[in-house]
Amino acid sequence: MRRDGGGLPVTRDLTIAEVRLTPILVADPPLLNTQGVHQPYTPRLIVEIVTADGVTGLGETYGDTKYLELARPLAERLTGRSVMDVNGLFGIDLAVDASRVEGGTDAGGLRGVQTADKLRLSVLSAFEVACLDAQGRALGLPVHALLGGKVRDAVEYSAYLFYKWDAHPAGVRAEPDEWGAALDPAGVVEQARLFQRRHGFGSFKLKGGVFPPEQEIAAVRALADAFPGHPLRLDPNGAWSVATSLNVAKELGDVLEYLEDPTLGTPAMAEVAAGTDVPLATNMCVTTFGEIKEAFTKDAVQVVLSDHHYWGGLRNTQRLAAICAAFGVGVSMHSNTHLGISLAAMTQVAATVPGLHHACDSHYPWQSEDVLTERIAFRAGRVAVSDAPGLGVELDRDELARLHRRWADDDGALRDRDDAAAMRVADPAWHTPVMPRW
Ligand SMILES: O=C([O-])C(=O)C[C@H](O)[C@@H](O)C(=O)[O-]
Ligand SMILES: [Mg+2]
Repeated sequence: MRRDGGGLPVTRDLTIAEVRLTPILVADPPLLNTQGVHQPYTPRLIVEIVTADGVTGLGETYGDTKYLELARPLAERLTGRSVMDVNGLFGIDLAVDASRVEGGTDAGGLRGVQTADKLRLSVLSAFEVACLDAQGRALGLPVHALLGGKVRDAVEYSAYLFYKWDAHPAGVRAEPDEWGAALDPAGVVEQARLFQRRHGFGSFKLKGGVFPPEQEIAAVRALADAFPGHPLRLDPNGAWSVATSLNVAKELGDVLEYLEDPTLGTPAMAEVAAGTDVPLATNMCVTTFGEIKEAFTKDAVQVVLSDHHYWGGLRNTQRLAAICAAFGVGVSMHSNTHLGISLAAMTQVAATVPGLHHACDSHYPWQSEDVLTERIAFRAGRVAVSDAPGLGVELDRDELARLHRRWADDDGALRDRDDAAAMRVADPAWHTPVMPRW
């Protein structure tokens, strides 16, 4: 890249010359949720957008087949456009195969409604992030500067605790992990201590909906005893009835920062909200702009967990945060399995959101593999906001190639996330639970 006298990059041609899409499979530990268990490897898609001057911007999103099917034609249509034309990017007409959104909910029911537009936004978001990264690298500016500037120097994340097996079922090809099992209150507390020791996290979220509520109440109580005064959350992904949700809220009201998606759907969430002072958070009943009006007018949720992947990028995340602020609803961030490119993007946008009063979720500590030359570090549970150009991360091409080979070698069994299928390996009788489960 050319540089001016002061060492700043001089890039004049911001035309997109090439778009590279690399599907990969990354190791994932046996984390339990109400749908089943995580597969030993999970699909992600890495997007590289290269300008005529040779600047490369990075993005990352879901790698399942339905996302790849949309990403490929989109990539073909980008050559010749400018990386500056992000509004134009969102105007590109992408035909979504209707059969891909049948069945109603996303990721087996963990991420709310599934619509053609949400699918489209989930793909576009990775391209938006890659364009912003390329812009920043070309202009010598961090992404947060392109989004209006940071209002904080570090973003706080919470420890994302999971009930977990020691290892994936015997005979299943998998990478070992160093976390051990967590299947009871003592195991959950031990996992939380590891999170604190390794990354300094000060707030804790337990993924629930795995065991009957009494057991999960006991686990949260054990966390409250072990970490007095620390913010705690419990998220059963909608596995409880309204009555059960209200009971859990009563039992844990004195220690919970919020209860996340205790029950399914805005009307039921509104009923729970009306019966408790414990704030309710969601990444299931408000996951699209169209769902906001009903949820906010019914006062069904007090905190919306944004996720730039399916809300449609970093600028839509800012728009969501502004709407939440206008209605007096809190905002924070949801996460499922992601790598460092997405953590960098989450951190850059979170740095620009005023009124972010809850630590964000991130699965990143669970991922032993990444496609970056240097892993992003949590210090005191926080990620420092990079001021380097773009997202401030570099791609490790060897690692990208290795994880892509794993994807290419897979017979298709792991290319689409299916937690229920992964559970059936251990328990052939397992079926996706009917909700409410309790
Ligand atoms: O509600 C949530 O926070 C999630 O759905 C996050 C993840 O999808 C998590 O539950 C998982 O991956 O098992
Ligand atoms: Mg959740």
